[in-house]
Amino acid sequence: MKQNNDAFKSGFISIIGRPNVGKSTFLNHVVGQKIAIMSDKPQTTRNKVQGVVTSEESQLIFIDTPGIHKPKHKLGDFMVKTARNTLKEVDVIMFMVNADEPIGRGDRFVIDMLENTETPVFLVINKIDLVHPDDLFKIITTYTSEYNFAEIVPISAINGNNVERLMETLTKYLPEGPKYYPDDQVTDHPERFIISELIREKVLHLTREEIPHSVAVVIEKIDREDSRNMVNVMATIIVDRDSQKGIVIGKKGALLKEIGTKARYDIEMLLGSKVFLELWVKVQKDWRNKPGQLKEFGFREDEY
Ligand SMILES: Nc1nc2c(ncn2[C@@H]2O[C@H](COP(=O)(O)OP(=O)(O)OP(=O)(O)O)[C@@H](O)[C@H]2O)c(=O)[nH]1
Repeated sequence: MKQNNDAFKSGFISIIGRPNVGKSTFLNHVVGQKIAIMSDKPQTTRNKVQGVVTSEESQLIFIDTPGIHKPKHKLGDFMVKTARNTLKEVDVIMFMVNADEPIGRGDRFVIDMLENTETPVFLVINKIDLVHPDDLFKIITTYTSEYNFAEIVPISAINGNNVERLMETLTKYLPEGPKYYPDDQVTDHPERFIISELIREKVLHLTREEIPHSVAVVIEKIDREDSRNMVNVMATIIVDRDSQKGIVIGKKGALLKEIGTKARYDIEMLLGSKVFLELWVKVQKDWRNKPGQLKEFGFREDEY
């Protein structure tokens, strides 16, 4: 009987790794559009963001799990539970590490989590542009002595080096399956969530160390005016303390204005229309430890 070698392959790939290893950079590279938040501050990715890469032969659906770390408060517990549940449901796990940093407690925490999974785990060593090729062997030996990885792939997500090979290898591990998403769809997240992440990213970039990653952005409304190809967005930036409110607003509102201008530009690119963005800043003390508020800010409990 004739074998069908051309069968369409599809499946789910979970990206895990400690904060800042480059998960969002990788996703944005393969998806070719800015969908996951990128920042040089750790733990900026808090919800699952799926990137979908479709070709003639395959569809790879990436799940960007929150930066894994030891839980310190309720939000942390949620994040770890999400990651753990995700691991059981996917076809491949991509454990991403930073070539430029020694293996640390964060990596061992992830390795412990992988201990009882039957899903194949790829060791993806990112940021190889930052190390000498001779050091790569040492890095590989260190990690492989801790876990039996299905594949080891060094990449540089920032310039795309070896990413193509990684995609090919991932595809080999996927089962035959349907096209879950239409060709042109790169993410199944509602625009609302992406817009809030774009605004949050600007707050984090422009405030540097003063504002912790606990800042949240709630989209109050999105109104389309089709006749003018215009979208009105109203959003509130939620901070923990009064002092942070002052920082985000800045002198005579200068910083908030800059956050708004930069976020508006990105939202316009995303939606393909003119955007009027109205931003508010609100203090809500200790919101991270209140489950009701976590839900309000978009952390759905059924996902955890
Ligand atoms: N030199 C170099 N830098 C990289 C590479 N990939 C990512 N980075 C940088 O590493 C930093 C963190 O990247 P992100 O993509 O935000 O990391 P992340 O893992 O998604 O972070 P969390 O959202 O905190 O989990 C950013 O400053 C990136 O520009 C790479 O291949 N080479």
